[in-house]
Amino acid sequence: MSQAGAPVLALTCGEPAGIGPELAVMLAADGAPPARVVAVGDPALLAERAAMIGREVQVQALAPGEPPPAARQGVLPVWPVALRAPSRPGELDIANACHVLETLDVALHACRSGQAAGMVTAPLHKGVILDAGHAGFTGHTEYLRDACGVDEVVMMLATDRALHAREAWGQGDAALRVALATTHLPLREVADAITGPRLRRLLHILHADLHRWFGVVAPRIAVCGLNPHAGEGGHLGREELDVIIPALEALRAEGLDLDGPLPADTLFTPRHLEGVDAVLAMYHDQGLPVLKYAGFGRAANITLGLPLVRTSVDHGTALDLAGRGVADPGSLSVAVALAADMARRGCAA
Ligand SMILES: NC(=O)C1=CN([C@@H]2O[C@H](COP(=O)(O)OP(=O)(O)OC[C@H]3O[C@@H](n4cnc5c(N)ncnc54)[C@H](O)[C@@H]3O)[C@@H](O)[C@H]2O)C=CC1
Ligand SMILES: NCC(=O)COP(=O)(O)O
Repeated sequence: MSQAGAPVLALTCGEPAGIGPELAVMLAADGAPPARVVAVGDPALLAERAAMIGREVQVQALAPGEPPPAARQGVLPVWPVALRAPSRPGELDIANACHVLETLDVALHACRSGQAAGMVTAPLHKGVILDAGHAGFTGHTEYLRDACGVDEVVMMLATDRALHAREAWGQGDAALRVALATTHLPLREVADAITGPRLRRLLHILHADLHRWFGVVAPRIAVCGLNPHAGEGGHLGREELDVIIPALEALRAEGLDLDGPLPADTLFTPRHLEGVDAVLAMYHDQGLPVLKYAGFGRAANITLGLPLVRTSVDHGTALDLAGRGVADPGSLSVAVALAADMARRGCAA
């Protein structure tokens, strides 16, 4: 596809004290991305971080909604959103929480109005947004769900081997897609959040979007149990018997191809993953450590169930690395490439 026809992607720069702004700079400095990427953030901050990490980038402030030019190495177009307070790497400031949320709103508006074909998000810091008074904020995923007025979305992370692949699992090392039944809530609350209706909604979305975005014609999904040994027949917890198995049986009756609930410790082994297109893990740290072991820095996060394209990185704000130019931009490149691919598929649909 010529650059003139390449999709426009809005890249929100995330927490200004984190690595997001410098990753945006690296993306522009290190080569022309496979899309016309427009950063959404503060142009002065981006220019400052470029100088700080020693990257030659021309930060080009556009008018709100102005179409970006063809992607060019060394040029970073920006839809400006001013910082509320100066930002130093590694130092969170609640004054900038509104700035971060405004970048999301600008990107959302761009997607809805057709100015952008999708959005890619650099990491934000949930804690500082909560500390600033945005009660109930749990991340981009739920913020975008609510802003788009949909009832349910699914957070799925995938290694790069699994992102564009149409073939079944087992074709290559570390090709893994992991979706989460629950996202950001205390472990103590996880079991209560896993209900039959919720599992059915999530698995419908996962099934539909594996087809829609990844071209998987008849998705096979493996589902983790919640408890050790998937509950050991009720001796180690009853959620499998009372909630998960009935939900899976109802979905199988509708024709969904589901394995499980399987003990999570052995589900993530090559024999059990053979032919599986995605795994549904019951909670954040059941699924994501495996995914990150398989492909940290080469994976992306995708919000399924939204009426727009949204991808993100597989990591957080890395305040410890910010401003030093040492953060790995690999996941951002994967997230941009995936969003461009999804945008093209969406246009073709
Ligand atoms: N998409 C998003 O907006 C995400 C945001 N977060 C947020 O980030 C904040 C910090 O979370 P943590 O759990 O500390 O995770 P983190 O990913 O920021 O850091 C964990 C470790 O990974 C390293 N790391 C992270 N990104 C890296 C990169 N690109 N290259 C090299 N090393 C990298 C860090 O230096 C640190 O040692 C939290 O507020 C969390 O909610 C976390 C994950 C995703
Ligand atoms: N651990 C993944 C993560 O925190 C991503 O959250 P979100 O901001 O993309 O919802």
